[in-house]
Amino acid sequence: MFNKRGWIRLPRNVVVGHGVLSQTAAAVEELHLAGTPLVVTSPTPRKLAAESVAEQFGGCSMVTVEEASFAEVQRVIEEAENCEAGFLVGVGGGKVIDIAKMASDELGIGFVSVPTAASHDGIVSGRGSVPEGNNRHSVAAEPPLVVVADTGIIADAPWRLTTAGCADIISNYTAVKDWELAHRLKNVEYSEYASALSRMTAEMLVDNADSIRPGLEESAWLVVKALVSSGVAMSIAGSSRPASGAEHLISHQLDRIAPGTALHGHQVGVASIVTEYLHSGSMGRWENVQEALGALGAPTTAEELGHSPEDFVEAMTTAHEIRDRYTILGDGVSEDAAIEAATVTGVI
Ligand SMILES: NC(=O)C1=CN([C@@H]2O[C@H](COP(=O)(O)OP(=O)(O)OC[C@H]3O[C@@H](n4cnc5c(N)ncnc54)[C@H](OP(=O)(O)O)[C@@H]3O)[C@@H](O)[C@H]2O)C=CC1
Ligand SMILES: O=C(CO)COP(=O)(O)O
Ligand SMILES: [Zn+2]
Repeated sequence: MFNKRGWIRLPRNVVVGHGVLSQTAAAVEELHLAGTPLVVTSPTPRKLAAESVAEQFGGCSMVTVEEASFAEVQRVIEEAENCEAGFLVGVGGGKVIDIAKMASDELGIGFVSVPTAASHDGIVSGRGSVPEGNNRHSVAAEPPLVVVADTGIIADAPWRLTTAGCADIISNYTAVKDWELAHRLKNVEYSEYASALSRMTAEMLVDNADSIRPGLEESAWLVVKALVSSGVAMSIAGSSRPASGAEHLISHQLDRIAPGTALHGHQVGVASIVTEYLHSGSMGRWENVQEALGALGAPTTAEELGHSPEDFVEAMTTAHEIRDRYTILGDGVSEDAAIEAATVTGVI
């Protein structure tokens, strides 16, 4: 309801660092939001962070969600209406943040994002993604007013969630290439600022890949900052274009074909090896993407994702159908071409 064309809507307070969870109420207080919040969380983050956040707001109401679904968004809306919440605080991974973001958008109240994992750039963006029918991609939603990312908690989260966040950022390279292509071929609206910011974010992450290691709080810092920057690029663009191209389409198809098999970031990372090959052929740039993912310990093959070669090829050949978003996949990649690209790059 707040999405207005031409508006750049950004978080107001972004608080990142060790132990900053304890500053959640203070970061919110500055914004003079009316009323008490409803804290939205899921089972694991509840114990790790949400109970402490709720205490900061005087033991406010809390709702625990189990799955990313519209039924859960509806349940949160009802809970928020029952307790007359002034705003929502999402404490958890991407699922919780999305549910709280979409519920707050529907209710027309503020939203605060407290990510407990750096698994993708949706934790800071104005995009929400809850599967509905055949739709897996994100839609415009209420962006967070405040982001509180405690690097102590995020550094202790399962490492695969962090490598997924890194891979989501690395995929910005190919997303920007797809956006430029769509601009040239289809006159799609394009922002030089948003694409430069998105590309630079991916470059900074890759340049610092050596210092991104499990359990290191500096790594959590780097990844969170990159996710914030990517979210800002999407806000400037007013769409997910700077961070989502053909590699995301392929990942969304994989989510349909074999739901729950792999993390979003890991899928887009592997898919971006192939789409980089489609963009630049044998010039070796796909190898840079592959190396960057490998250096971080993220998957680089369909097998490591848990997907069969057949499913991966099917996702490649059908991905162009799911959204009105022109990319290097054009009007569709033939099965032969998909097998060739995925084989040359070692993805299948
Ligand atoms: N808005 C957007 O632009 C985008 C949204 N998405 C959406 O995001 C969701 C996926 O997000 P993702 O974060 O990968 O998945 P989840 O939110 O499901 O989190 C993954 C798992 O990690 C657990 N967890 C979270 N934080 C911690 C922690 N600190 N320590 C230990 N475990 C933890 C969760 O626990 P528990 O089971 O208790 O929740 C869950 O089991 C999907 O719904 C997807 O559609 C994906 C990409 C972009
Ligand atoms: O995941 C995203 C950006 O990293 C959002 O992209 P989609 O709009 O394709 O869901
Ligand atoms: Zn993504």
